[in-house]
This record gives sequence, C-alpha cells and structure tokens, in this order.
Amino acid sequence: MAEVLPVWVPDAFELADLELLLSGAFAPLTGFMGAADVESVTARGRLADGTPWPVPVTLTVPAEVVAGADALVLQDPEGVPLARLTITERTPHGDHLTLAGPVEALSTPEHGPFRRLRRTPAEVRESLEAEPLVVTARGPIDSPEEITALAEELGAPIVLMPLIFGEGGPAVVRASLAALDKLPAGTRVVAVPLAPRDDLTLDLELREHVAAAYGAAEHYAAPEPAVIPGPPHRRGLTVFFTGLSGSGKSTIARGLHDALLERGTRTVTLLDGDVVRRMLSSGLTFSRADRDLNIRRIGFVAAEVTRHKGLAICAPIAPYAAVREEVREMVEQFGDFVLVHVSTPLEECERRDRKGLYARARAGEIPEFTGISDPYEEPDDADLVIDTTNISVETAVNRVLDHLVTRGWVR
Ligand SMILES: Nc1ncnc2c1ncn2[C@@H]1O[C@H](COP(=O)(O)OS(=O)(=O)O)[C@@H](OP(=O)(O)O)[C@H]1O
Ligand SMILES: Nc1ncnc2c1ncn2[C@@H]1O[C@H](COP(=O)(O)OP(=O)(O)O)[C@@H](O)[C@H]1O
Repeated sequence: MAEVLPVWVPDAFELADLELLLSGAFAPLTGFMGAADVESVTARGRLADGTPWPVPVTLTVPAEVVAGADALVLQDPEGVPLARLTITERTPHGDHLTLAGPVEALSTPEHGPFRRLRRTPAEVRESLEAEPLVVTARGPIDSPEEITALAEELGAPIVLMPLIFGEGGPAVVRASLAALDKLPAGTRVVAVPLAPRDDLTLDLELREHVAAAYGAAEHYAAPEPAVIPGPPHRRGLTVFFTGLSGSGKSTIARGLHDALLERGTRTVTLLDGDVVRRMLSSGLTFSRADRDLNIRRIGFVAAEVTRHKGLAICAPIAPYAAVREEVREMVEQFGDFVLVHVSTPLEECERRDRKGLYARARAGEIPEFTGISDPYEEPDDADLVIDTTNISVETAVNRVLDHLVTRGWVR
C-alpha cells in the first residue's frame, strides 16, 4: 500500500526558501537545517562542518502534524504537493517543532506572476557561454551605466536577478524588465524567490551565495529601494473591536460605519460579529477551536479588504489574545491595524442583557458563555480602550473617529 504521509503548507517565507533549496540556488544546502547548523550559522556564519553560510534556513510546524511520522509532504496554499521532507531531526519550540532534513521535489511549481522568468542555477549556467555578472535587486535598477561598464570590463554577460517576495515581487520584476533597454543586448532576467532577511548585511551575504550558485563571475547588488509608505488615508486599514457580549462593539462599529459613509472619503466593509456568524461562519460553535477559526476567517477577509486599500471594521468578541495577534499580523502585511477594546465591565453588560443571553448563561442553558463560563483575555495591546458604561453612543463613536482622523487614516 502507498505510504500515507502527513501534509503541511509552509508559510510564504518558508515556501520561498523551499523553492531555492529544491532549485539548487541554496547549494550546498539540500534541506532544512538542524539545531547544530542553526547554532553554528548564528554564532559564526558557518555551517557546523565549517562551510560559510550566512543565515538559518528552517521549517517550523505544529507538533501534532508530524506525530509518529518520519517524512512530511510540503504543499503550496492551493494544495499542490511540492516536496517530500525526510525528517532527520525535530527540535521542540513550545507546541511547535523545527524540522530538519533533506527535501526532494514532487512537482514543479507552475503558477505565480512571472513564473516564466524562473530558472534553476543549472539551467542558467548551461545556457551561458561565460560566467555572468549577476545583478541582484529588490527594487529599481538605477545605475545601468555602471553595470554595463562592469560587465564590459569583465567580458561577462549580464543576468539581472529580481529577488521577488510578497506583494511587491511583481513590481521588482517589472523594474528589471524596464531596465533591459539601457543594458547590453543579450542581458537576461531571471526571477528568484529569495525572501528578505531583516539583517541587511546577512541578506547581502545570502544574495552573494545565490549569485554564486548561478555561476556568477561577480555579484553586483543593486541598492536597497527607499521604502516610502503611502499617506495613511490611502493605506488599507482594519479597525478591530473586541469585548464582551453587550459591551457595545456592534453599536459603535455600526455608528463608525455610518459616519464613514457620510464622509464618503473611504470605502468601508463592516464585518459584524453576528452577521459573520450567519454568513462566513455558520455552523461553527463557541468552542475555543471554532472561535479561533471564526476570528481567522474574519482576519482573512479584513486582510483582503486592507490589501485593496479599503477600510474593514470587525466586531467579534475575539476573546483569545493569540488569534487577535494572528489577525494583526495578517493585516499588517498589507496595511494598518487598530485594536479597540470595548472594555465595558461584565456587570454592565449583564445588566443590559439585550438578548437575554446572560440570564440564560447564568441558568446554565448556554455553555461556554464568554465572561460567565468561558474566558475573555483582556488585550494589553489595544490602541483605544472604551468603557461605554457612562458615555453615549455618539461619544463612543466619536472617540474612534477622532483617533482615525488624528492619525490621518480618515480625512
Ligand atoms: N457561548 C457564547 N459565548 C459568547 N457569545 C455567544 C455564545 N453563544 C451565542 N453567542 C452570541 O454570539 C455572539 C458572539 O459571536 P462572536 O462571533 O463575536 O464570538 S467569538 O468572537 O467567535 O468568540 C454574541 O453576540 P454579541 O452580543 O454581539 O457579542 C452572542 O450573541
Ligand atoms: N456608549 C455606548 N456605546 C455602545 N453601546 C452602548 C453605549 N451606551 C449604551 N449602549 C448600549 O449597549 C448595548 C450594546 O450592545 P451591542 O452593541 O450589541 O454589543 P456587542 O456587539 O458588544 O454585543 C446596546 O443596547 C447599546 O444601545
């Protein structure tokens, strides 16, 4: 019988690293690193065997995914199996494991913008008559004369290598294609999915290694692009309300929604707790797992709205800090995130008991009711905290609106 292996979808950063491990661009690495290599690379910039290598290349998965398995299939987000990882080492990190071991390709990725410009190092080396000048870039190629002069001096063909990752990737490729006009005939463009490392020196060193794998006679690193975020009123934004049932989330969220529509300066999507429960999340319960899934779904939609430069307003209870943090991270990939804690105390929410749910929860008719028989983790990272006990709805809405106007998100 065919072996049934567990499957896992690595995050975007790990998937980019995986592609380079499989293509040979990360040679001599052939798989994800184990603890000894990670420690050695971090301390000395060398693998445990002494080979120079600048940064860790690791894969982390929830421990339960690989319980009892000695191999794992790595898939892309659409479910295409990309590689088989033979697990040679597992290092615990809380309830996750960092897995080490060699990877072996199961299929060739076919999708993604400018996929036709991807080449393995072997393909590029074979196709060139001489070792090239490899120009890696994360932004525009702003010194074509200098690159041309260097290539002439070396007598080398030029390989322009846009390093693509995330939303900005296609723009980097377009910038390289646009530069072809100003570079010698025969210059080619090879797109490489190299995820950027935070430490610029190490990032540069990694670029050197990748260029070397592509057979570079010399590596020219195009300067880092200046990152100028757009003005706040043009950036996407998610305003995320959290608080107990009856605290006032929906009321304030609707008031904010209306106020923004009246101003007419932004497009707004309201993802109210109850509405989401009927539409996106119908069928889910109030167990921790289902609440987390509900919040992740809301976060996914809010992140998409934010990516398209819209303004998303979310108003679920969202009682758990960890998944609120996940949503913040999902949204901040594309824009800004404001957390509003509607901190109206339980006594006041229970006194209001608009839907009679607290009475039923006290009577034991609703199990796992937030604040009564289920936890609410107070945020310690809220941008605004609003207790609605003694203020009007209008005042509460204006506090949020004033915050958005003061910070420039709304005009
Ligand atoms: N067990 C339990 N605990 C809390 N709330 C309950 C429960 N059962 C039903 N309800 C009703 O569902 C609304 C909360 O749904 P949310 O999607 O916002 O909750 S969560 O964020 O997924 O925890 C909440 O609505 P709001 O009052 O608007 O907050 C309740 O009306
Ligand atoms: N300042 C205020 N802001 C929001 N709601 C308020 C305020 N003062 C009183 N309320 C009342 O509190 C209740 C809050 O209910 P709701 O907005 O549905 O809460 P949640 O969405 O958090 O469950 C409403 O009946 C609302 O009229």
